[in-house]
Amino acid sequence: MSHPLTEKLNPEQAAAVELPAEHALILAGAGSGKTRVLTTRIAWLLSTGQITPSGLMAVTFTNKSAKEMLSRITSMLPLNPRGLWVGTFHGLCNRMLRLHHRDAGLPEAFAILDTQEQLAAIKRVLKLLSLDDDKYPPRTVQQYINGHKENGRRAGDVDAWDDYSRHLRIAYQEYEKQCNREGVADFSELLLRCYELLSHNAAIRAHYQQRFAHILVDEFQDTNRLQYAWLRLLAGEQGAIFAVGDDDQSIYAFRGANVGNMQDFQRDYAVKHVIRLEQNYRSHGNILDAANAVIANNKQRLGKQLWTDASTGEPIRVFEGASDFEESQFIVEEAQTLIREGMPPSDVAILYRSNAQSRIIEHALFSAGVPYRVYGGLRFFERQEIKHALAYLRLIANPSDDNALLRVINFPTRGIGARSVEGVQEKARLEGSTLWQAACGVGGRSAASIGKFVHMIEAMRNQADGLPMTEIVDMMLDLSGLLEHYKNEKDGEERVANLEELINAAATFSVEEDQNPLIAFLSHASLEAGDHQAGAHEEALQLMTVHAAKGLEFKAVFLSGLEEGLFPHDNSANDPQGIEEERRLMYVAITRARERLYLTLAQSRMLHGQTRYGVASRFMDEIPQSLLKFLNRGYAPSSYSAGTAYNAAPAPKLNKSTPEHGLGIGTKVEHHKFGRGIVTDHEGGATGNVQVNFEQHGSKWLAVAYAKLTVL
Ligand SMILES: Nc1ncnc2c1ncn2[C@@H]1O[C@H](COP(=O)(O)OP(=O)(O)OP(=O)(O)O)[C@@H](O)[C@H]1O
Ligand SMILES: [Mg+2]
Repeated sequence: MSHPLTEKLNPEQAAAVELPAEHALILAGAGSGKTRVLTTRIAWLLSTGQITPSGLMAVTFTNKSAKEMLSRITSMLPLNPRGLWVGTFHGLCNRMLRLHHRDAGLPEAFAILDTQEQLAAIKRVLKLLSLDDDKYPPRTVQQYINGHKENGRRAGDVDAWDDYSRHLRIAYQEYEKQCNREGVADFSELLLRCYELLSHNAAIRAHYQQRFAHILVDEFQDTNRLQYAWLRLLAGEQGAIFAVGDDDQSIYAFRGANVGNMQDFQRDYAVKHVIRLEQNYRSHGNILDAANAVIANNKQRLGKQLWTDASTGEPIRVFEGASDFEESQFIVEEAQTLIREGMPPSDVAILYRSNAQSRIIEHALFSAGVPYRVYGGLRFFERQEIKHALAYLRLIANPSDDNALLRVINFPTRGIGARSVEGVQEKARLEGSTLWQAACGVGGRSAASIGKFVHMIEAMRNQADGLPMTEIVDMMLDLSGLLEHYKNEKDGEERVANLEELINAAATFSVEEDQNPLIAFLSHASLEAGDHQAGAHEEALQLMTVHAAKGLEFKAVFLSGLEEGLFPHDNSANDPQGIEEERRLMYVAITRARERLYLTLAQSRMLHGQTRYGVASRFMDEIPQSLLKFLNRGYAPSSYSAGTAYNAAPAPKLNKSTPEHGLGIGTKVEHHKFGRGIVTDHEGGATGNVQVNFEQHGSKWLAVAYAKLTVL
């Protein structure tokens, strides 16, 4: 008899859920239920008593999908989610490092540097070493450092062969020293430090290896070398790794992710169970057909085809604006209509390829008064006033944090000039101390003003002890003079509102019992997306990059900015591998939609201060025209495909020759499930796909090798 948890699953899914405690790989396309299988397996392991909540770890990539995972588990089982080790790689490493901070060589209150802060820290190092910004652009140095860290290499492990590479290595070395002195860690450091903690410390390693009998990994295709090595250390000899993934959704190769890990995993662990799932439960037929048609253009694939039982559904809507302004106007109005018709705002997503694109959409939403939330962009916590407030909080937690100190030593202005700050920096350099230590002993003309700053921070530290988080924030805003400063500033209302929102964020934020609330809140601010634009519990429209949308699903999706140069992105345009990665990203984007998909683009767009004139994305042309509905007439002929006017009516492709399998356009066929239909398109030869317009089920793409079509 089947278990109640697996009753609603198909046989392959149920089999995966109930696999024995051995390594397993579930390799399947978008929306086929991988995450559902993973979460059901957790519930099944727990409810059948095979394991206790502390005996498992589940890991994924984004905060939103980690939350989603937790809520799926707790909806199946009454359980306190706090005790579970379910989270992102960064989140789980952070948790381990806080617990074992001494062994990891970090202060308990170590601050996490976000990308911008890391860049600022690197600039300080370059200045100290007198390395020229033009020759050693800080961003290049940042990529160099992160790239090495993501491959598990410390400065001492890096090769150098000429002056240039030697200087880069010295910069990396100095940066490591500086971070250690200040007690801060950047994102890649979290993983590397945690990996080193486990590999150097046999007792801690043994503890976790015994503890985590099951390790479950979602989105396995996007793990990089270091993450894979970390997982291997945690699993040890006994832990069973249950990995789920989809090679077609590998979208982090640019950050060192390695689809090859899937093959390595099968080999390294002699994986006996490889399960494939082929039914898509998420999307209506047209949406799935579009996704299948796009991804079929990639050459490097492990190869799989998805089908759905769902109806074809609505056509995919296309809108082309004269400008990005008009495009966002359309999106906002259309989204408002959907919401008015009863769609929950949280089931509507607006996706874009790059963060920079969100500004104009946010502006349109803001003007229309539509509540929205941005995920993955750290938007809220990136605002200037919030950064300042967080810097004070960080100094309360750890005064050695030089980045934080430099940010606020004279903000709001308190008469500490640039000269005095340089004096403190020079003193710190000579003494090999942190800026805080140097500031504490400063003499001379600036002694009074700097002394006052030092005393203020000390007072805050003393006050904060034992206070609840909201009161700490409140007290800091008051004593620092920040709130006062923005209240007096012309047009400062929004900043004041944001600072007050920070108090709300502190109020709604939940802390584990064993955590220091201030430290936990600061980690939250660095690691979690800034989802405070709308009140924490308000229903809001969802905005995010395609990367951040991975694993999620929405009833309606707007995919914006479908122009060459934006999507596919300029950086990848000349590189076939890059284009394949962009196409996988497009596949991810399309497959987020359950019922309705909008593709939008603009003929002109302001980006980085320049107007650029766009041409429709090549990916638009890869979607069969029969699936599309054009909502407006285009303005200028688009040249994304020579000879195809952008608004051309959907037309059958008549110029193709009959493929080897004989299923040429116009062939009448029958499918065991979908009945009779006519072939309307094909691609990819004998191992490729055909598009069939079925009498009962509408248009579908099918894999010739699997579809078992009978020619009538
Ligand atoms: N057997 C099933 N019966 C009904 N619905 C299902 C079944 N399996 C999965 N679903 C639903 O299909 C949707 C997609 O599932 P899920 O998110 O687990 O897919 P996925 O393979 O993880 O997708 P992605 O590759 O995008 O991460 C979810 O809404 C899920 O609840
Ligand atoms: Mg998933």
